[in-house]
Amino acid sequence: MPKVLISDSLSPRAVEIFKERGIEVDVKTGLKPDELKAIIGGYDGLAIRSSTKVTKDVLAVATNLRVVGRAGIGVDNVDVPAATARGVVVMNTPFGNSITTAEHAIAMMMALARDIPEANASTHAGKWEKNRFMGVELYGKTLGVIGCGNIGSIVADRALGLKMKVVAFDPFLSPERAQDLGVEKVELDELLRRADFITLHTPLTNETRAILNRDSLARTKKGVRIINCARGGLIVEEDLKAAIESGHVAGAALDVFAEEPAKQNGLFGMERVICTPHLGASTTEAQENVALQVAEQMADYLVSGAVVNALNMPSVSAEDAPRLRPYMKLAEQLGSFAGQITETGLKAVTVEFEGQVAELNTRPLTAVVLKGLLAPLMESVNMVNAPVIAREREIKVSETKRQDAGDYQTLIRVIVSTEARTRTLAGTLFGGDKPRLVEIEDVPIEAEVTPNMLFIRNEDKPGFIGKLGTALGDAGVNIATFHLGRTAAGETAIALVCVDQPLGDDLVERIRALPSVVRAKALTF
Ligand SMILES: NC(=O)C1=CN([C@@H]2O[C@H](COP(=O)(O)OP(=O)(O)OC[C@H]3O[C@@H](n4cnc5c(N)ncnc54)[C@H](O)[C@@H]3O)[C@@H](O)[C@H]2O)C=CC1
Ligand SMILES: O=C(O)CCC(=O)C(=O)O
Repeated sequence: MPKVLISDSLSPRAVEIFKERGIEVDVKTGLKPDELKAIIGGYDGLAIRSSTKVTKDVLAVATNLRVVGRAGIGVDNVDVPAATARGVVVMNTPFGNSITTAEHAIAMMMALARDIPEANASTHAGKWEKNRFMGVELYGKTLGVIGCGNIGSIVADRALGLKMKVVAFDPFLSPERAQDLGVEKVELDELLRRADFITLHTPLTNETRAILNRDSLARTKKGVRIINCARGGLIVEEDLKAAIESGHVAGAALDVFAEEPAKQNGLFGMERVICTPHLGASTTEAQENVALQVAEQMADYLVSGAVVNALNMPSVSAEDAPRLRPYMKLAEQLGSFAGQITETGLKAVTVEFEGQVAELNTRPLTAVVLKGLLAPLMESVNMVNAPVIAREREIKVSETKRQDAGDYQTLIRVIVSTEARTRTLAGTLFGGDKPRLVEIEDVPIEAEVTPNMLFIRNEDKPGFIGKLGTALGDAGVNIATFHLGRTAAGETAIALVCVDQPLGDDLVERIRALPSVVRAKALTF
């Protein structure tokens, strides 16, 4: 039974869902890094929010971990490349808390415009300082949205409802989408120059880190107010502090901080700064949404192999997962076979899907082909990191699909190009779920892949099979099945022999020395 650890506070709905799906679940929040490292080895899944840091060190000891589920959006607390390298799927729950976070940004903007927190504290203190607080209207003002994705676009929509003008900077926002949203797409400089309020809604990346710094803040309109409900690292906090102190920036409302939990911060205690402790996603509705969604997604993956909202793996729907399973096996066998008979640098891999398989989501199958292909050549490769490794090694990967069936109702063909040559292997499913090889290096053959095999390429000449049988028999190797194929009489032939035990190097060498043998290789699966 798979086991999941919930290490941040999640709605109890998550626990219920895991249990309903037959998954054992422990809830242990507030763990220190060493405490997490001491227990993580016992879990298949880890469900988190933003507090748990899933570092390389944690992942290194998470020997059974298959999935990290982030009940929320930002995964900057997860070392995704390290997870990918270890074959751990990282999934998040986009959308579940978007409305809530957008509403928090709007609430922060309004609070900032009318000094609500200060006025509230003063009134509670019995001061009745009616003349101290003078706000600004939002009506007719320009809101600059940096990052106009799910949350940014909801913020824009709400701001338009407040009769603000919205300008957005987002390199990935298409002009059509901007038009649909009713926002004006502008460059960052123009946004900085024109906006009365600036709200940030990008992920924290190398490009967005410190996007508001001394230099960019100096280019903003005097009296601008800044809202950050995305990630602390987007703003250089000391530069913001200086800009507020100089009076250039009229105020800031911050839900997120460069270092969290933020118990101390240079911006704390400033009159024109409103702070909340990363509450953007904290509503009952959003927390129900993300807890339910993350538990469902993780359970689907652990129980059936379905993959949804993964950041480091192609999606597999719950419907597709059982249909893909036998093809996964076939794809891995084809990849592994190709990998074992490839001796020089890989240049390109094409995976062709023909007939029934072409109707499925084939990206996971290509990932598995790559895993099989690369596994004989390197350690620790899995279907999560194989596409990344292929990209890093500049192996060109492509897929083609043809829904019309050829000789087989369903067929996967793997074409591998190296510096020296191009090889083709193809396989099908017999009876809907039994993988079979049907073509090797252009030679038709029909064989089941078994744990120990001998692959031989030879000239099609009389007497060869007898000599091969004798060599194996003399070495005490029992032949389980023997498969032969050839392009035409007297031309290139292939022999695939399934044997009951691993073949020693000496024996393979002796077979290579037999007359007519062009190539002999022991394969293991
Ligand atoms: N305060 C809180 O509790 C919460 C904070 N968040 C934060 O909000 C962020 C945004 O969330 P979503 O809108 O759901 O993400 P999203 O992925 O839908 O939108 C992000 C947008 O930023 C844009 N972007 C990326 N790089 C950019 C760049 N260099 N300059 C300008 N725009 C850029 C993208 O094109 C995309 O449109 C998350 O990454 C997360 O860090 C999310 C939920 C709750
Ligand atoms: O889980 C939380 O409270 C934070 C949410 C968040 O920052 C996110 O979803 O990116």
